[in-house]
Amino acid sequence: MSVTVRVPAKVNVQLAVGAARPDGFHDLANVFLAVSLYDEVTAAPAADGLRVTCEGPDAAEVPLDRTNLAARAALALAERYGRAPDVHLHIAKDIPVAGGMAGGSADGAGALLACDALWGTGAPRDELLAICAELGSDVPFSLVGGAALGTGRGERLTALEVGGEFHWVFALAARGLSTPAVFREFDRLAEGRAIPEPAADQAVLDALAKGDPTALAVALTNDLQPAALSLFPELGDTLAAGRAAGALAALVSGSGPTTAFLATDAGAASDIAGVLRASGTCRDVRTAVGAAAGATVL
Ligand SMILES: C[C@](O)(CO)[C@H](O)COP(=O)(O)OP(=O)(O)OC[C@H]1O[C@@H](n2ccc(N)nc2=O)[C@H](O)[C@@H]1O
Ligand SMILES: Nc1ncnc2c1ncn2[C@@H]1O[C@H](COP(=O)(O)OP(=O)(O)OP(=O)(O)O)[C@@H](O)[C@H]1O
Repeated sequence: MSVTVRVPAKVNVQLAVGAARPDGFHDLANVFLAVSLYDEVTAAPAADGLRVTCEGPDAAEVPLDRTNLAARAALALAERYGRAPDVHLHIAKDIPVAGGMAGGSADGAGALLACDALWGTGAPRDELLAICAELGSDVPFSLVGGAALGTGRGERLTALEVGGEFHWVFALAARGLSTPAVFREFDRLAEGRAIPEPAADQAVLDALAKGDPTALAVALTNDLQPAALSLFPELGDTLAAGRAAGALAALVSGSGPTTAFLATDAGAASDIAGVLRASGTCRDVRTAVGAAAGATVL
């Protein structure tokens, strides 16, 4: 018997970043939208301990030791329930690695749900969410999916209404960006400036609730974008290529380096994807729609 869980990637349609806190994290107003790019995590019984395997185009870049977020999730659950973490976790990875789309977080949330079902631990939802928050700031959202406002370091979630489908194109970059490095660059660029308290933008929430891509396009913001562009200036060419191809909006996804392009509809998304693919400014191009459901047992 094994359990497979499907978990979506995310794009941040608003990412407002406050000043660095004493613990090194930053308070955020983080508007997450789950999109239809998925990893699948399968948990199968194992005789003696924890094993992680991974398949997919970026599999070589995924650690298979206990630093893998899927492994950390299984260990955290096993420890809480006083059982041995005997499990084989297999990750079918489709979400870009180190891409700013919460791929590792998706695997953490997926492994947690898969192990809970495999072991019959029956952990309450609140406890699963608490374990997710310990694993990383983005992990609770990977569990719940849909759209949500994340406050604190992004882990405290309020579900948001989404009134229609949003069509996206994602351009994958030739190399990854480290999330801590991007936050550090944000701090460096902010030196000597007063940083306002991060707050959700009502225009973003209204556009999501209406399902209105044109309204969302003018409201989208990402405070980490200047930092990501500073560390990876070539992303400016990708953003320009997507805008020229007719995207309603172009922005860096989260901490990057994946760039995200909002399209009017599925046809426009497919056209923009074609132009980006031919532009030579990215490694690969994917289309997806949001909002997508959170971690789901298949
Ligand atoms: C950029 C985003 O992806 C936007 O959704 C997230 O804020 C990052 O979430 P994540 O990858 O789950 O991040 P974590 O694993 O919690 O933290 C990794 C590192 O990112 C930085 N970090 C993360 C979240 C946050 N609110 N402030 C931070 O400064 C810290 O340096 C931290 O050590
Ligand atoms: N299951 C996993 N999949 C991918 N990377 C993982 C995983 N577990 C740990 N990692 C490590 O985490 C690093 C960041 O990977 P990840 O794909 O989660 O980045 P990300 O999508 O930019 O994250 P986020 O958007 O949440 O900031 C990788 O370089 C890798 O070393």
